Amino acid sequence: MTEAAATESTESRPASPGGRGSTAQSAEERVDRWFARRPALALAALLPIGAVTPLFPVEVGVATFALGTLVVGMAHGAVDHLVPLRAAPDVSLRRSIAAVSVVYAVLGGAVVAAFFLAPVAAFVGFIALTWLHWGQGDVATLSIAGVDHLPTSAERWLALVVRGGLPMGVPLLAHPEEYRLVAEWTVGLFLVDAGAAATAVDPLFTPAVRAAVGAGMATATLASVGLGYRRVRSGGGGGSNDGGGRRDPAGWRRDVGELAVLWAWFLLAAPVFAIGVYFALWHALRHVGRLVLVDPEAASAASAGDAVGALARFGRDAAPLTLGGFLVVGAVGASVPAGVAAPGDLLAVSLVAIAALTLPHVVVVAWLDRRQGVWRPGVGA
Ligand SMILES: CC1=C(/C=C/C(C)=C/C=C/C(C)=C/C=O)C(C)(C)CCC1
Ligand SMILES: [Fe+2]
Repeated sequence: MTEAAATESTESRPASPGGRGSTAQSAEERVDRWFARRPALALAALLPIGAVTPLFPVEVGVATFALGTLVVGMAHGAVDHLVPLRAAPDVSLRRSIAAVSVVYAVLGGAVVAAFFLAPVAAFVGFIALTWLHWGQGDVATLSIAGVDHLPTSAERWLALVVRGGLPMGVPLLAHPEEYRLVAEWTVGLFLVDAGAAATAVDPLFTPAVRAAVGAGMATATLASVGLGYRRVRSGGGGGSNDGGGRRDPAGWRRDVGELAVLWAWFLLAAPVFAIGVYFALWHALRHVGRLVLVDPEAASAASAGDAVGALARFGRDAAPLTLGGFLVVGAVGASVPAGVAAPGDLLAVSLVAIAALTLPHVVVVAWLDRRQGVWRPGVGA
């Protein structure tokens, strides 16, 4: 990150505990390297393995997804109850926990009810929600890294559509059979009539839907990359936040590199495996990095170069509710009408539990985004 980018990223950060000087900038740089850049390189290195996964049985993907969720996936949302406390100066621990608990109980309960009442619609809603949330996460990472090529909220929304569509849309284009299998498993938990799930999900997998998703994703990616290029090439002009000063192309290059890795990953790898690895190594880790930065103790460990210390602090905060998350998986498993008999059912149950936890998680993350000015670039919270 350049000095200009670092300054901008500091501007877009919240009025955080204790204020932030040059040490905090270096915490941001380190966190970005540990939790976003290196994992992205690791994913690129895993591409040859990803490319052969369509030859493996789907159970390999299911085990990978389970492992990723166990190791870091579940934990990334397990400090949501502390987010208001840490990102807003006027919120007490009690209020923080109370507000987040209510949001989780109401919205999580509503999601489970939706799966019972209308499983296909709930499944489609979950895909859309994940599209939004994973796109939201990546835009926040780019924003905190201070990239220069997304100076307006419209450009950030386009980046969200692209980033979220890579894990949710591209596998539908490239590997519809496995995508469909997971849809059938998930919907099938709530329809005891054998065969009903297969028929119910049919409309999602028509050639027209797949072609529309593929064409939409290709167009959105080219538009986002092209607009970003224009921004950095013109070095300002029309931007909302820097009065036409020079823009650093490094953030755009990084964005393009990440997009290339993600396109390749989701085109090549089998969907369950691909999404399992992505959830842990990409989305969850990036969010953990963001949480490290809003926790003064973890952030100071990070700025001292102590990755283990920062992670240990996060792990301590996340441990109790990570366990809570797995209890939700158990509760969903115990309550679905079709019962849990095969590895596929276990994945499906985990997805329904994750769906219930994701809707409230998105609300907490959206609140954090607002505090950090992710969607109002240049305004600075
Ligand atoms: C595994 C898998 C799928 C869905 C995964 C989803 C929707 C995961 C969501 C995880 C979230 C939201 C985590 C929290 O941040 C598809 C696309 C149905 C088909 C291919 C395999
Ligand atoms: Fe998340």
